[in-house]
This record gives sequence, structure tokens and C-alpha cells, in this order.
Amino acid sequence: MVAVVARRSRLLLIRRSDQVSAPGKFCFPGGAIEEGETEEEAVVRELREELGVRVQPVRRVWESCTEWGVHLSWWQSRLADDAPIVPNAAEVSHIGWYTIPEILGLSDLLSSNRQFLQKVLAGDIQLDLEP
Ligand SMILES: Nc1nc2c([nH]c(=O)n2[C@H]2C[C@H](O)[C@@H](COP(=O)(O)OP(=O)(O)OP(=O)(O)O)O2)c(=O)[nH]1
Repeated sequence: MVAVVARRSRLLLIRRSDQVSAPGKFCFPGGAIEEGETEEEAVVRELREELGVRVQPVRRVWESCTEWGVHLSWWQSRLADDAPIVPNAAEVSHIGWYTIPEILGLSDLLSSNRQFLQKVLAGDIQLDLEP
């Protein structure tokens, strides 16, 4: 489950900690769905665990599969309130709000995220950048 959170043409990006898979890579917040959960519930739980924030999943905008076989469901989501983002250091080493060109300029970006953003720029994925 991947949460795509936009604000004033910027997207919420995380840098993965050294203790998880794909250490040090940039991607969006998210994680695996657990048994019995809906996709929306998984998005809400993952963002709470990872960043200490409440989000509302709005719309599934894309589905994909990583080169290593993980199915990803991409959910445009919005922050439910103005509470501060408090990254869980075990999972996330850094967070920030970046424009799409800035994100595409990062060499440590996960390849599925690069593919996602290229599709957004091409108009193949509809994303609301000013929700
Ligand atoms: N969270 C997240 N994972 C992503 C993104 N793009 C992408 O390819 N992935 C991959 C990396 C991982 O193989 C998988 C989800 O990893 P995760 O670390 O967030 O979830 P997890 O704790 O349940 O999984 P894991 O570390 O045990 O592999 O999806 C993204 O934007 N966000």
C-alpha cells in the first residue's frame, strides 16, 4: 500500500531507514496490507505507525508490481489534520515535501516511484496536486 499525499504541488516523500528493506531509498509512505484489512485501513494504519499522522485515503490511482514481485496499490490520500509529522526512526530516516522534478532528480529513488511519477507527468495517472 502506497500513500500519495500532495500539498501545494509537492508530495510527501520519505527516506527509508537503514533497518528496513531497500535501506536509504526514497519512496512514499506505506507498507504491506495485513490479513483482514481493507486497502484503506492498511493505508491509515501504516501512516499512523510510520509518521504518526492521520490520513484519509481518497482514491486508488494506480496499481503496480515491483521488479521483486511486491504488488503495490497507490492511494491518493490527504492529511486529516495539521498535526505534526513525527517519523518512526526505525522505519524512516527523513521526510520532506518535494516537487515532482525534485523527486525525479534523486538517484536513490525506488524504481516503481520513478515509473509512477513519469506516468503522472505523461497524464496516464490522474493525481490531484492541489487537494
Ligand atoms: N512503502 C513503500 N514501499 C514501496 C514504495 N515503492 C516501492 O517499490 N515499495 C516497495 C518496497 C518494499 O519492497 C515494499 C513495501 O515495503 P515496506 O517496508 O514499506 O513494507 P513492509 O515493512 O511491510 O515490508 P518489508 O520491509 O518487510 O519488505 O514495496 C513506496 O513508495 N512506498
